Amino acid sequence: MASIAASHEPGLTPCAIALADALVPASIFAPDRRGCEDDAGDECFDDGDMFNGEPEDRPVDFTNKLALVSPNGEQYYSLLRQLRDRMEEGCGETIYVVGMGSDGGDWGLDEKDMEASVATVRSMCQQVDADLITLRERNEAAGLVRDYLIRRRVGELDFLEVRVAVVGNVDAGKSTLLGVLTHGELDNGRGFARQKLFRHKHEMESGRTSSVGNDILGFDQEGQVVNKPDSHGGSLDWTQICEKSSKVITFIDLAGHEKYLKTTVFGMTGHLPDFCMLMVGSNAGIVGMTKEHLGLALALNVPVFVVVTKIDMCPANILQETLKLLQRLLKSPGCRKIPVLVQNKDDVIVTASNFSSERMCPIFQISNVSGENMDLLKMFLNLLSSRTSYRDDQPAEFQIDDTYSVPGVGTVVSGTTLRGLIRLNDTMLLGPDPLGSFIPIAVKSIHRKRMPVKEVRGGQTASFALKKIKRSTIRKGMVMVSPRVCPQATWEFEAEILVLHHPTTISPRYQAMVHCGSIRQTATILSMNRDCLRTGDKASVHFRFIKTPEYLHCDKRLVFREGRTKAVGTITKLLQSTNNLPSNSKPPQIKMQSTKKAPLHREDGTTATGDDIPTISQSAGPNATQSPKSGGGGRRRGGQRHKGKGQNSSNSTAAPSSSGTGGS
Ligand SMILES: Nc1nc2c(ncn2[C@@H]2O[C@H](COP(=O)(O)OP(=O)(O)OP(=O)(O)O)[C@@H](O)[C@H]2O)c(=O)[nH]1
Repeated sequence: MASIAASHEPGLTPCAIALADALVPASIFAPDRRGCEDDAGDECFDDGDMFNGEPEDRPVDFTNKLALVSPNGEQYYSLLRQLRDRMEEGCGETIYVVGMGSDGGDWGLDEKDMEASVATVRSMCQQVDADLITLRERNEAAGLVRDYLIRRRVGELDFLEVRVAVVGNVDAGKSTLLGVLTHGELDNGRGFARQKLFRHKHEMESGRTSSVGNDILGFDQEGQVVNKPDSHGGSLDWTQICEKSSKVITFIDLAGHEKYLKTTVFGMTGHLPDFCMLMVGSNAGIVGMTKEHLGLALALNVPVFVVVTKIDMCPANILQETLKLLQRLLKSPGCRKIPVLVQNKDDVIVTASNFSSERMCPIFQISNVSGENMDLLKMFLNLLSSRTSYRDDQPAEFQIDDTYSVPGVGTVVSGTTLRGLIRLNDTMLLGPDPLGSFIPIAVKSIHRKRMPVKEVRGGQTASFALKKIKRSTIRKGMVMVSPRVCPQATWEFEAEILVLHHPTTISPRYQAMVHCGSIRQTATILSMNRDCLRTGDKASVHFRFIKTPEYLHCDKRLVFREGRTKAVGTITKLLQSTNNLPSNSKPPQIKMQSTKKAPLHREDGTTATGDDIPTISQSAGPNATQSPKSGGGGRRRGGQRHKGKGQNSSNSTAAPSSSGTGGS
């Protein structure tokens, strides 16, 4: 049978639950032999569609392992439709298993049937313009079973995009792992690999990440890494990586230190990660911000996988202790995850196929120094599918998470396309401004991962050069939407919130920072359906932004925090929309910043991460000068600037003492 592994819900199999008392082997997530439920199994035949106009009387049995051997016209059409649906669900790819039915029969096909089945799958791949990539072949009781990756073919300027937020306590090895993955060179245990990523002077000195960094890892059709660092400076040519890749993983490298928590929260909410990679140093264990970061991912419904590092230097008993504590944490009532140890390629395929279920939590044990299990992690990353599906016919929405001034280009905004399609020269509505208005704006160039493109779609990050607009009038949290949206800005909204932690009680007039998408603004609690709130309480709360109205949607997740106080929730109602600024509110102000400063200068005073930023050579013609690169030979990460003025109170910009030594 053509079983599509991704269709099985791992968290619900009784076998899985019984085994959840221990770190379970990934194999328990393989589809149940006895089960007959294939969620696509009841594909309809009731719409009267016929293949080649010939009526057919035998519907395809998706649970039968022989379904692909010699399907008739209508059966083929149904299989094709099922494949299309799966590809759409997986944003252009799916894992397809041949020879494994769930109809009670023994798994496996003889060679002849396997050949015939594969020919059918190959022909379907042609129909959907996809590649068929063999993942594994194994012998089961009745013969062969093969797992394939079916991935949509992409043009030279296109690639599938998956965003992975990298979190974990200081020194867990986040930057080191990203250095090893993206530059292909192992670490020396003393910070060698991470040097390739640090861009801020103070980061070089202290070894600590302070900003949201972006690093990319490209995979070709065969699942091989395409990153080829420059042999001199070690920098990576993003355009080259994207051109050679069928899939690009963007790592959102978030700070581990508590003082950068605000940046970490912004990275998790504003950069829309598909998945979260929680890093744990095996020797240090579950310490510091580990639980905080895990809680954040859970609150935002981002599926988490764990990477336990430094296994080369960790005594076996300490490693076991760390794994035990990790397992206990993941299974605790607050998490309700099923921890699964990934130990071989079979485990990778099974966990990757079932990962989007959110309940499973794969655990990798790796060494950045010896490279142990790095191949498993890479294979897993290549098999992850984006969770943001898009439809071109939806009106476009783009959320801004950064702004830049690029000499010779002008104002550039970067962020994520939430839905729809944005094309070069489209006119979008940019806003809301402090009065809640949106202004028409023309898109004069588009970059995806620093590569000029003609369009971007939902789920893709991009940057746009905008015509006739000053950077100082744009702030993070603003959006660009299609005029079809008729956007409205909102001062007040209602949300269902859960208080994760507060030392005392929260009552009306309490103020804290609301993070919602790339919006980051203080809001006041005007009222709620309880007198006060303590840790663990749930309530419906009426909020009001203190500075400017924002563009919000119902059902969006938010994080509400101030110091150690943290609440999470979902917006349920938009209450006061503009343009009716309440009479008692002061006219909101936006900080004006010089646009004549350094090149690639950001809204918050830092220099650009360079993700998606049009380079002058690409965008401004031959007379333009290249923006200076920050030290270390690359443009991936933003140069953190010490602020002259006490503006914006952003933790992310608080530069640590340059004498700090943490991290090595
Ligand atoms: N022996 C060994 N050392 C490692 C491994 N991974 C990282 N290290 C070392 O651990 C130290 C900390 O690694 P980082 O990558 O800076 O840790 P981080 O999690 O990025 O820290 P922040 O950026 O501050 O959040 C460095 O000296 C690395 O060389 C590993 O697998 N084995």
